[in-house]
Amino acid sequence: MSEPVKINRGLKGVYFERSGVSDIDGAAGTLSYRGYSIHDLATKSTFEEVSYLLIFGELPSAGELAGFDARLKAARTLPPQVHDIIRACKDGHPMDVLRTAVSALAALEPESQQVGEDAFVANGIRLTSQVPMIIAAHDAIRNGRDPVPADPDLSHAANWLWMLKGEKPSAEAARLADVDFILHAEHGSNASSFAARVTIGTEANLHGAIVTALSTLAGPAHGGAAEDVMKMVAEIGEPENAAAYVKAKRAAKEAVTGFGHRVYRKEDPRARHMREGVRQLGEEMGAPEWYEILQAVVEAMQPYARHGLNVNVDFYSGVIYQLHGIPMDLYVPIFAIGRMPGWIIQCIEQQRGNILIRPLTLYNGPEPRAYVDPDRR
Ligand SMILES: CC(=O)SCCNC(=O)CCNC(=O)[C@H](O)C(C)(C)COP(=O)(O)OP(=O)(O)OC[C@H]1O[C@@H](n2cnc3c(N)ncnc32)[C@H](O)[C@@H]1OP(=O)(O)O
Ligand SMILES: O=C([O-])CC(=O)C(=O)O
Repeated sequence: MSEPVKINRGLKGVYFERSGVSDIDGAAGTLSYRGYSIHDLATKSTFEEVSYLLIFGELPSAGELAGFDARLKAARTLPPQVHDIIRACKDGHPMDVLRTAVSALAALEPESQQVGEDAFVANGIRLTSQVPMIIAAHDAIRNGRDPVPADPDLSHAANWLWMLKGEKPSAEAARLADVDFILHAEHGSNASSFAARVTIGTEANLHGAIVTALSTLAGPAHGGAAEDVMKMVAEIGEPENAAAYVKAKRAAKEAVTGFGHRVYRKEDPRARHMREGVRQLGEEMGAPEWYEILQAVVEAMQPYARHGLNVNVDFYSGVIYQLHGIPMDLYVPIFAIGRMPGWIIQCIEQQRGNILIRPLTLYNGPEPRAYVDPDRR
């Protein structure tokens, strides 16, 4: 008798490639990008610097950073047809509109068809700047306003808030958005980055892979969690209701959103920065109740923490966006803004010594049988 085939459903625990980008230790609850702790990067760096680090492998010198920043700023343009496309589907979910607009860019900008490392870097830098422009332009258009033009004097994070709101953000708001982007920038072989790699494995172009990644990020088990956490907080309403909410969810064997992770068995190391952001912002804005509800949910989930069920990065991020007055359906697109450098470098890594990604499914359907003509079925 032949050995039974071992099936790794969901590819749990399977290594399919090597990567020099981020190191996640799920047991210890640590994360680093290119060897630098996420805690140092979140407190000392900027999204531009982290993007450079991820894409080129080293922290930039002052001149390298200035050059990279200039490339990002020069790329803050959209072909006018993209606004027409956004207008045509303005009532859709922003994630669907974003994905459609990125797909349109592949058709509108001929250079997006090029493959190879230099092309991926150039196209990736362009898309990194265009993705926030698309999201902000859609939000303006659906609210009957004209899109706000990008401001070349602002950082990536500050320019995003400027385009979204049409007013210059405070230094604190811009920094919080910057930290959010840093924390979301890269996370190994998560579902959306893996999906992007599968696309590149067929020798497709970067824009195609980013469309794949956006589709995959949108689901509630991945990037959609922040939106669901906000809905959960609204449903709970008061901290004293949290325990009953958790009890009911557990009894129904339903996931408590914002908890759990495929890799982490300790708390997701990114969560602490977001937690601190919610606490501070809530106090500053005279709205501490959001933080209190979240902490009441954490308290109610304590019995499960010892089984490795802890908060993930998106448990706190939704409330930060809510406190900033950002509509709930923009939470996943905001994740996409941050994840751009991660997707780009994963695609670059994949196309170095590329290999088609094509695992097997073990057939468990009917035995061979004869075709039956339609009139005899
Ligand atoms: C940025 C990100 O993508 S982070 C993830 C964002 N997603 C969420 O917050 C949604 C809620 N969480 C989940 O659905 C899951 O935790 C996932 C999809 C993220 C990971 O799922 P898996 O890898 O299958 O989790 P894992 O194998 O560790 O599950 C272990 C057990 O914990 C349970 N579990 C996992 N997450 C949760 C949760 N949030 N609430 C309750 N139970 C959970 C599983 O049902 C499983 O129970 P079982 O052994 O009785 O079947
Ligand atoms: O790694 C994962 O599975 C999901 C995640 O946390 C991320 O993409 O940031």
